Amino acid sequence: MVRASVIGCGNMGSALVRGLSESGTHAVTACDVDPAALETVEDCAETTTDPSVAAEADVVVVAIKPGLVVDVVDDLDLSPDQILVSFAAGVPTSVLEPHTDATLVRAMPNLAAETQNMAAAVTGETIPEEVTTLLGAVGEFVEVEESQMDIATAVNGSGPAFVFYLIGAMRDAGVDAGLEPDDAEVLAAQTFKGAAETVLRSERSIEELIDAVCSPKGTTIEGMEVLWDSTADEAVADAVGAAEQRSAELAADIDDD
Ligand SMILES: NC(=O)C1=CN([C@@H]2O[C@H](COP(=O)(O)OP(=O)(O)OC[C@H]3O[C@@H](n4cnc5c(N)ncnc54)[C@H](OP(=O)(O)O)[C@@H]3O)[C@@H](O)[C@H]2O)C=CC1
Ligand SMILES: O=C(O)[C@@H]1CCC=N1
Repeated sequence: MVRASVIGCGNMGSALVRGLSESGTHAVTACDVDPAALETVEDCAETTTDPSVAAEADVVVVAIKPGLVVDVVDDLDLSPDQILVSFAAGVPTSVLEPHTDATLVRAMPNLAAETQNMAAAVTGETIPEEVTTLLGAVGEFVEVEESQMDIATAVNGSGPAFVFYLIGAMRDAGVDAGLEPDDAEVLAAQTFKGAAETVLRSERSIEELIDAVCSPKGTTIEGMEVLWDSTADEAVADAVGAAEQRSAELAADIDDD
């Protein structure tokens, strides 16, 4: 079994640890400076506050804040036969490379690793099988150019927050019109889940799928006319663009340090 360690068990790292634990594909060591963070994953991993223990794994994932990652990678002192995966938003491979002897891979995961529904973007000259196996164990991944990492970060890294917002808006509309809040949340969230699954499985385009829901003279077309006449698509594009720009700024900040 591949030995993986996850350094930083906050929101993202703990989601990965839980997802890997469900998959049963890896022996996972979880490392964090915060004992409370480790407590949240103690049921699904060997836990440690000692980075030198975590550094013994075949694949070491760093899931700590972008501003801390260079120092932490320096201290890990990994060897060439190890693989280092950085989840840090806006930290280019070229910044981390001089600080490690390990094979370095930059990836942008998301919180759905916890339920093994993660969408991840990964970049690197060659992506070792150990990394594709790890990412594949908790969801789907696509390989992108490093120059595409800022936009990928916005779409799939930040994306869950944008989707949570949209689910909330759909729930609130249901509640305002008389549904119980819990019922409205289930109906809205399950509808997003089902629609996403349909897009992933169907060979039809998104436009064809919209058409399939719109019965002639029915209900959906009335709602779609409102969306098509609105600037909802622009608001989504603006949100994605703002996140993309911030990812690029993070890189510039790190370069300045
Ligand atoms: N949250 C998300 O949805 C996503 C996050 N990411 C990336 O993942 C990384 C982590 O983000 P997130 O999980 O949200 O951040 P969190 O702050 O929730 O988690 C980071 C954890 O790392 C701990 N930590 C800090 N320094 C060290 C160290 N030297 N050794 C071990 N642990 C340490 C922190 O402890 P303490 O709080 O005490 O400092 C904290 O528990 C970031 O780089 C982010 O860009 C990527 C995709 C999605
Ligand atoms: O907000 C952030 O910076 C991190 C990276 C992507 C999701 N969360």
